[in-house]
Amino acid sequence: MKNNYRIAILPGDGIGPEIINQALKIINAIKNKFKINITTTEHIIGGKAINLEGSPLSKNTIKCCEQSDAILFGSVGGPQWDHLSRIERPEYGALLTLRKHFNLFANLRPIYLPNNLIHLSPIKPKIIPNGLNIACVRELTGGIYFGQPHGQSGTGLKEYAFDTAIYHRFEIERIAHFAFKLAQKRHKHVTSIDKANVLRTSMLWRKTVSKLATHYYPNIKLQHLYVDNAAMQLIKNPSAFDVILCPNLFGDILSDECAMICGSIGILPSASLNENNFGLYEPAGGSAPDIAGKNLANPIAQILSAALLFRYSLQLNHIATIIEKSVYEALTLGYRTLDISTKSNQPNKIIGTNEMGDIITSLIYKK
Ligand SMILES: NC(=O)C1=CN([C@@H]2O[C@H](COP(=O)(O)OP(=O)(O)OC[C@H]3O[C@@H](n4cnc5c(N)ncnc54)[C@H](O)[C@@H]3O)[C@@H](O)[C@H]2O)C=CC1
Ligand SMILES: CC(C)CC(=O)C(=O)O
Ligand SMILES: [Mg+2]
Repeated sequence: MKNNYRIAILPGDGIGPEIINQALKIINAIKNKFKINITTTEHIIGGKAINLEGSPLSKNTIKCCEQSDAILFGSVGGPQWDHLSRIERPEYGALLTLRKHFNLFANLRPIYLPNNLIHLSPIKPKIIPNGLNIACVRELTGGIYFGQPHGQSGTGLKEYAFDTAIYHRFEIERIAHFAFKLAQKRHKHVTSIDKANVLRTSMLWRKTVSKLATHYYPNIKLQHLYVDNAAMQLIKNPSAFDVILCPNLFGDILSDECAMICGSIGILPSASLNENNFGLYEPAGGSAPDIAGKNLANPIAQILSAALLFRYSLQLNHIATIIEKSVYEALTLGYRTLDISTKSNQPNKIIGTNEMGDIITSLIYKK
């Protein structure tokens, strides 16, 4: 087993630095307790890098990421940079560029709520009596976020803008293989999301996914849902889902919905992977400028993203499990950041970002 790992840390903007600090506490605890040699190198990115270096993602930062086993990413963007052009903004210039550069086509967002914590969900307990366990698989390097051409022109009322949604069959096949393989290890049920009653890309998506299922995965139950219906079914009966397979845009939207079904965007982690298990790990939510710098942000999505990093890029599944168990233990003990505080009669100790990081760290030391 390898015992020397390198992680590039990219805190970014808004709540990024404060939640990354909590994940760093966890990584240090893992280093100390399990004597694993992990080197972390920190780099500015996003709006902060625009302010200090003139660009959201420097060549040096890309090089350091290339020399690492994985990237732990906070979040980027904020109102200060919203006036910039698409390519100059932190979201495209840093995050989408990194996703493309490392070919991180598979975005996994595990939607998990154990049955002792169902009161965190805004959904009625009788609808999710056993909690939730859904894997959201989102295509991450294609579709309308990357399609060419895109642009803006004209003036006055004739001013217009356009984006291109494009999917190649190879892009659909590789993400569908990822989703079907995952379903093989779970409940063997894939729900593929599209808008094939209107969109050409969705028609190709549905045809390609269906063919792949018939040829390679006859034991998997495949269901197709239009995205509008899927948004509704997720509220009506989320337990009916096992693996959700989505194009880029629909996955972006539905995964925020799934996060809220579990209680908050602040607890949903994500892994963005390429075919070599190199990955960028980040919370599903954004830089939350409204709560940044106030010790209010929930660090759990960032900490669970670090757990995914140990599982998928460092291949240290037992460490990932220890982190995840410590997180759910803290929640079971009643510790809550404001976003997940409830009025139920369950234990409810409201704490800040730093305190949540400290409590989860102390639970790791007790393992
Ligand atoms: N991966 C990334 O870096 C992403 C960046 N963004 C950027 O973030 C900025 C804000 O975007 P929004 O649409 O407002 O989405 P957002 O996810 O940042 O915030 C939406 C709401 O969720 C709350 N929230 C988010 N994370 C939280 C956490 N960890 N704990 C507690 N509450 C949390 C926020 O306070 C806010 O009320 C924008 O500049 C956007 O482009 C948005 C999504 C992803
Ligand atoms: C910049 C956005 C595309 C990021 C986002 O919302 C996401 O990946 O969920
Ligand atoms: Mg999003």
